[in-house]
Amino acid sequence: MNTLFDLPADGPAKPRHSDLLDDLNPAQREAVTHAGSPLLVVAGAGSGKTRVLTRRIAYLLAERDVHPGQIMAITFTNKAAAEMRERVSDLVGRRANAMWVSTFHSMCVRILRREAKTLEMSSSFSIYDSDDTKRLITLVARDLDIDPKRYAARTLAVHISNLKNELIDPETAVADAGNDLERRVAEVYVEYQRRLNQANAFDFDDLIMRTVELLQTFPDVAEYYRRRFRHVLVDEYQDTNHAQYTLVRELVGTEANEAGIEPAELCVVGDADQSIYAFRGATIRNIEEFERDFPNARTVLLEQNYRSTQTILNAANAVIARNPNRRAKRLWTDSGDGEKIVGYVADNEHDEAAFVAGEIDALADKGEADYSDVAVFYRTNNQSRVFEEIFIRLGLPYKVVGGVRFYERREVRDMLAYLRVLANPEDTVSLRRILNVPKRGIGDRAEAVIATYAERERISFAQALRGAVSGEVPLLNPRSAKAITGFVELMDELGEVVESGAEVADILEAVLERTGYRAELEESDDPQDASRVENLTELVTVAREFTEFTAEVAGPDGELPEADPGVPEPGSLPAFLERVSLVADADSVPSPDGGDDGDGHDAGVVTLMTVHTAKGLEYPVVFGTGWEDGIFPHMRALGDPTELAEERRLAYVAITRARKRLYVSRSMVRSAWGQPQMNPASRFLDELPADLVDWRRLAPSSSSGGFGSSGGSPRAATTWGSRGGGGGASSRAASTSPFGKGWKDTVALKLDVGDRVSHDKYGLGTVVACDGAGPRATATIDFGAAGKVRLMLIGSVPMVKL
Ligand SMILES: Nc1ncnc2c1ncn2[C@@H]1O[C@H](COP(=O)(O)OP(=O)(O)OP(=O)(O)O)[C@@H](O)[C@H]1O
Ligand SMILES: [Mg+2]
Repeated sequence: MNTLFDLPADGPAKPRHSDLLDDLNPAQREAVTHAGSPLLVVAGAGSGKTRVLTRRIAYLLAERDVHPGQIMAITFTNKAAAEMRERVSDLVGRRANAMWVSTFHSMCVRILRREAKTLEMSSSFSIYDSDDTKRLITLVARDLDIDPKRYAARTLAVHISNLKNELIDPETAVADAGNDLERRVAEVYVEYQRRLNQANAFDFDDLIMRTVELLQTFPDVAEYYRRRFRHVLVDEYQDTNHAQYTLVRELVGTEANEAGIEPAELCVVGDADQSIYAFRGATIRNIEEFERDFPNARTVLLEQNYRSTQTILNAANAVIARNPNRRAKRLWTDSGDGEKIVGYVADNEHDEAAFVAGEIDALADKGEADYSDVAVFYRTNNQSRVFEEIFIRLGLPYKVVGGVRFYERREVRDMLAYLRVLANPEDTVSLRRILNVPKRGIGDRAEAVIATYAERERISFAQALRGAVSGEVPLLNPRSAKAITGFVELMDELGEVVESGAEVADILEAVLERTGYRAELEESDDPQDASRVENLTELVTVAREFTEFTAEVAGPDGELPEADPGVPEPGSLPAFLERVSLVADADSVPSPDGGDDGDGHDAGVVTLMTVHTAKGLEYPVVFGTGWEDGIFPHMRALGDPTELAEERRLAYVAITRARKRLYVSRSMVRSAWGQPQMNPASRFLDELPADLVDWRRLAPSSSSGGFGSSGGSPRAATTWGSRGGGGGASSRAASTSPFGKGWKDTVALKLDVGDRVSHDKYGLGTVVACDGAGPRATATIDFGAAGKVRLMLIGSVPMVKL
């Protein structure tokens, strides 16, 4: 019956559609206009899946008279959600605000805030991230006398997370536990979940699992959402896990329910070859069995790629073709072969970074690319540092996405913990975090006494603290009791600031001031504390902008277009906390057009990030670095075919981000844990067809014959090994420069007495003497505890001037 709804594949049904459908190919057009039954769009990278999704929303609004409030679109990052909303606003103006475009997690938070009471939670609940989760699990495991050496908190956390992704509740986990580990995990899970409830908190996995529980247990709640959302669209469907799949199914429904509400229209897009989140339980089963899961489903395949050159696509096709059990598909483009892929074998990671920097510089000089056109990818976050060092030295503007994120810094987390306790006093993890920060005389023993008392009386930690104030807690010494009284009074005072309706930034200022947190940092001599103060200033700025931004969205009348009980009051403390809890790495990706994305800092910068974060993005120039067995593919995957297949998909994602130019590089020697380590070439390099790659350099610097040679295999260089991690700065200086003009000058570090530096091995230091000039320049540096060291300053010095 759904064929009745199908529009002709080669053209719009009504002439006025034309501007929305004009720049789509017939298959894309079919996906945009398809109506009635569930729709799956499966296609390789860059074939316009995301474009189809966005366009479909526009089409629903413009041509099918769907109200924005009936649409729920799910993307993988908040950034993608914002972009989608923006594109839709361009089409329908402020009405777009009534549409739900968000990540799975944000969507669930919204539903849970609205329905918290049904689950016997308060709508001011906290959201625990992985760090909070680990803290709470550590506490639970300690209380259950679990040996942390046998069962590390991290391991327990991973297992519990897996159970939640499979929608297994604590009771079922206990019943199903078959071995010692499973029994331990289940035992911790039960108690952990009890304490989460008590703390009025959800962890990340709960956001999904508990929403599913809500929809499955309370038919009237499910019906409300089913009535409301008549269109559900999901991007990157290959990365949904079982819990997310079930959530989608519950929202949409598979048949008319008792009240006669038909299933909502579902449209999902994905690419099984880009499934890279198996470690979070993602399963391509959800794509493979879509047609079974959703009766009458329609599948549309897209094959034409609009992103990359044929060379890049051939490389991607060749690599992914090695994966077993996949549905073969070939991407093609009519945009021509383009440039060859450039390969480079570096001496060490510093040399590799210098090569990348040199190429970027050259491309910019020649006007072939702006900095913002360029992305540098690596497998794990810790690989970013060498790039940062050289980019700083060369003055190349860049931005690292992810890594130790702003919101993971200690001082930022401390402040957020204060805010969280103010919003939700039952948030025990946050409360215990700030109990004695800054130090106020509430020691570990006092904390333990309070915890035991809370446990015994079955009251929350916050209530137990109040008990201490009124002298009800036995075994607490008077000094501690007094300190606790001071703390409770302080929090009450801050609570009044919140009650008075102060802006988040002002609440934050009050916390910084009245706790003495800022004063303590300002009085410290430690330079790290100075940067902490800066981060806190930044946090206040973030809060200020948050309020301003909310005011802007709300418009001059101060009201959001559609008041929704699921959304915390705009600009409020809970809204702010929700925003920062759900930021993902990819949210800080600089805007691709190189323009000002709002905060004014991101214009024209090179983007550095892991391949995982790059999913869904595209750049004219891409550097894939660290292609070494043990790095990429990751060490963990070397002996495991399933993991290796996942790494290969990751390589496919990396390659297919490139629009015009792709570079791949590896390093002969790389330091790991302070030790030089030789890594063989990545097997993925061998899988690139030889005729597609121009090997700019295959051999180490000791034999300059390797330069400029093309063809051949990257493995040719692995026979070299005599230098075994030695080398060092001076021998590098003698080599032929592969970087062209000015390379030596730029890589050499110019230092003066008094300069502060950071060295890979010795850490922070101060220059106490400089000698020699040119290639013989040296500096003597005082590294404090590591002593004074005299270092050569030419070549790739593993050190950066601060
Ligand atoms: N019909 C088309 N005509 C011109 N350009 C197109 C067309 N379809 C898509 N594009 C462009 O091709 C690029 C890739 O599209 P898009 O990001 O939607 O692909 P995707 O399938 O979602 O990729 P990925 O798998 O990486 O998420 C974008 O720049 C998009 O604007
Ligand atoms: Mg996409």
